[in-house]
This record gives sequence, structure tokens and C-alpha cells, in this order.
Amino acid sequence: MAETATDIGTGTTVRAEDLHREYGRGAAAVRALRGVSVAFAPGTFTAVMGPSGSGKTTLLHCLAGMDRPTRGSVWWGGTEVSRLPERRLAALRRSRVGFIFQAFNLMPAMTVAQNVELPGRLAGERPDRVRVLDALARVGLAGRERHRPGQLSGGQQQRVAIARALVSRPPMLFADEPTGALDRATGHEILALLRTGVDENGGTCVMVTHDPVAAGYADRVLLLADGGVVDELDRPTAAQVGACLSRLSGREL
Ligand SMILES: Nc1ncnc2c1ncn2[C@@H]1O[C@H](COP(=O)(O)OP(=O)(O)OP(=O)(O)O)[C@@H](O)[C@H]1O
Repeated sequence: MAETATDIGTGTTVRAEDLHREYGRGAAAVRALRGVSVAFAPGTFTAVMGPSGSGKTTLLHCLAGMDRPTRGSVWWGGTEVSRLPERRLAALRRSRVGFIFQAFNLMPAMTVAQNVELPGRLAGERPDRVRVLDALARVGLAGRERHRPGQLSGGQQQRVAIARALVSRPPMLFADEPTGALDRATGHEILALLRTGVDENGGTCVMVTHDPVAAGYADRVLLLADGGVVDELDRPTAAQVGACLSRLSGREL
């Protein structure tokens, strides 16, 4: 099936159909995902939660085209990404997907601006200074472009990582515990940035988190257990999320 540039525009529906992901083979095989079918509409912010080992990161990596399912399919708009050859997938991913890691994953020897430019450079593009400075300004880091990551606080480093993820204005943003390494107040600032990105640009954002308060920024919470979706909550309060997680891990608060 051929994909075209028009398949993916501002805000993309991300869809998984009967997704299975196994690691290893035979008796030692781990079934990380066991038939997940779920869709994420443009202009929505979804939190993925569940006990440790339930498959959250595996699901995120498959949705973001960073890992391949063993069985089933992942779609970005009308494009079945799980079947694309590696080079075409990598090219599409670079232009369509922003990914934010818990540990920021910045290059310490590079300046803030160079870090933001890096994905484009790796793709062979000429850096667009105006876009880079605009992305830094959008995350509140105007004037910091010549700093090294080590000269910034954890929250500021995560803002650099968000600017790096957003500089190409991707329609899809995936975040794996983006506030896990931050204090609560700084975490709120980061979550507010993600929320604004969805509200103002109509992007599709999927975030893995362990924090019920962080999940409160999302429109929807998807709960995983044992590699499957076991529940969904629409605009839940932190208390509702906490109660649901406690039930899932077999404990009552
Ligand atoms: N590369 C791998 N090789 C083997 N097993 C793996 C690999 N990655 C993940 N797993 C296993 O797959 C299952 C799901 O892992 P995953 O990281 O997706 O869970 P998670 O819900 O994100 O966990 P956590 O909340 O602890 O980060 C776990 O049993 C894990 O040990």
C-alpha cells in the first residue's frame, strides 16, 4: 500500500488494531501486548496508565513507529506504518512524530539550539534557525539557545526536549513519563505545555504516566494490565484514577 504526504496532516488519528508484541521465543517468551485495539483522535491528549510491566512503554513505542508489533497493525491516518520498510518508516517518523523521554536524552556537549536542531540534521536537513528559536520561545527558553544542558535545571532540560520534539511541528506527540524525573511544580509546567500543544495545534498526544495528577491533564485515561486495555476513563479526576489503579494492582486505598 502506498502512503502519500496527504495521508497525515495536522492532527492524525493514531490507531492500533489487535496489537501483539512478544519478546523472545518459546517458553521464555514475554507477551508484552496481547491484542490491543485502540484509536487516538486528533486534538486529544490520552494518558496510558497501569501497573509496572503492563505494556505501557511497549504500546507507546509501537504507536510511535519505534518498535514493530509481532502481530496486528498500527495506522497513522491512512498509512499502515507497521508494514513500512525501515527507511521509509524512519523518514516518516522524523517528520510526523515527536517523542519525549523521561530522561530528556539531550546531548550534553551540544548547545540547547544544537540539541533542538539535531533530529533535522540527522535527517540531512539544513537547520532552520528561526524555527529553532521559535520552538525554544514557545517552551519559555528564549535567550537560552547557547547554554549547555548541564547549565539548565531538570525542568528546563525537559523543555529543551519538548522544543526538540515540536520543532518540526509533528502532528503526533508521544511522551514516556515526561514528568517522572521532575518535581511536581515543574511537572505541571511541562504538562501544561503538552496540553497547550494539543489545544492550539490540534495535535494527537499520547503520554505514559504513573502519576494520577499528571493524568488529570489528559482527556482520557487508558488503563492497561497484563498487555491488554482493561478500562478507559473520560476526563477523570486524580482521585478516580488513583482508585482505579489501586483496584488494578489488587489493593484498595
Ligand atoms: N526488550 C525487551 N526484552 C524482553 N522483555 C521486554 C523488553 N521490553 C519489555 N519487556 C517486557 O515486556 C513487559 C512489558 O514491558 P513495558 O516496559 O512495556 O511495561 P510498562 O508498563 O511500561 O512498565 P513500567 O511501568 O515498569 O515502565 C514486561 O514484562 C517487560 O519485562
